[in-house]
Amino acid sequence: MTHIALQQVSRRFGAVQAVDGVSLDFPGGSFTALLGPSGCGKSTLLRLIAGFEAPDAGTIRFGDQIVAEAGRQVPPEKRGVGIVFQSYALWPHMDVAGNVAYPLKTRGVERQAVETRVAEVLAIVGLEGYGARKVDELSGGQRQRVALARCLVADTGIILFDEPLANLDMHLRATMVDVFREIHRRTRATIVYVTHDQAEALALADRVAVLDRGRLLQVAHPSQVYRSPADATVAGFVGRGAIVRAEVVEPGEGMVTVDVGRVRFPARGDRPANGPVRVLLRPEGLRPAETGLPAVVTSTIYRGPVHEVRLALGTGEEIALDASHPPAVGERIHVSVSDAWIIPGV
Ligand SMILES: Nc1ncnc2c1ncn2[C@@H]1O[C@H](COP(=O)(O)OP(=O)(O)OP(=O)(O)O)[C@@H](O)[C@H]1O
Repeated sequence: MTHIALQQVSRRFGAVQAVDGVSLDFPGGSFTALLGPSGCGKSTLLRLIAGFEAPDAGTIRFGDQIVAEAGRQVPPEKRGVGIVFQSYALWPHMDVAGNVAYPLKTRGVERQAVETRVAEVLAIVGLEGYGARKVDELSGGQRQRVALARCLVADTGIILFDEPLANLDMHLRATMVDVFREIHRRTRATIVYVTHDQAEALALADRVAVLDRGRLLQVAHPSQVYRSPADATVAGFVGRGAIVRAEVVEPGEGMVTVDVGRVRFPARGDRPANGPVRVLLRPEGLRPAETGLPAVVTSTIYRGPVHEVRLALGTGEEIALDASHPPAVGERIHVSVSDAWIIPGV
């Protein structure tokens, strides 16, 4: 359980500011997903924590120890960090047990202890009895489990994952979610998990940190990032939903009343005064009703088990809701709003 603290960390590559003044705490034993579009700086941030990159500015601490600051770096092998990459980086000529045991053997751990520990971690990743198998006889999912086991065997207080499921198909990715949960439960390590897959981030982590162009936009519990995104970029990146213009007509703290085309509904958020805002409308907060926002059905898509119904408002803005029986394209309906979130800022 090692607390990681990043303070104003920056890293530039030529003209690209890959990480831009990021301050972020990873409490001991937390499971944080670093989420963001390709090129937002997720991997660079992970590599800075691992020690493969040095910050141009800022400080990285593990507990009380400074592991990186401008001009001073603790090398990766001295940081006590386990890492699993997208490419499994296994030794093809060794069997599974040999690969998993490798970090212990290099430390001179005695044979019986190695065998016991290898069997233990193979069980955690669901590969009991696979020790004598050759790595090149294994599927992609099994190879990634071997890489996880090799990382676990060293029993580090910090584990870093860089898109570990990116090479696996959708079905396998889903089954691996349980393996990661089990790893977290058993080790209580501080886990940092890089992904560009928002569903994976929401399912796995107890905190999600959203990055864009090297900057940290929000760090919060997955449900908070989903329900109350810090800005329009986070709202657009996490989950489905539309952002529409609205007018605050009854200010408040926590809950206010907004007006969209003379239809009023409550929205979550803080607004001390009347005025223009933008509200996030997620599909599950909308449904067809007798009264509400007038809208025209522009298209429907079957998403199993529901149909996504896309609608145009009078302003030309588009919203979407899910329905088990889709209305016809061109039909005029009303939409009631049971949940809306005011995007902070303007
Ligand atoms: N060694 C490097 N040399 C030059 N530019 C780099 C280097 N590493 C990263 N970059 C640049 O820094 C930016 C952030 O890269 P990074 O790999 O951290 O992003 P990412 O969010 O992990 O993206 P992806 O999901 O595509 O891996 C990108 O513009 C990338 O091209």
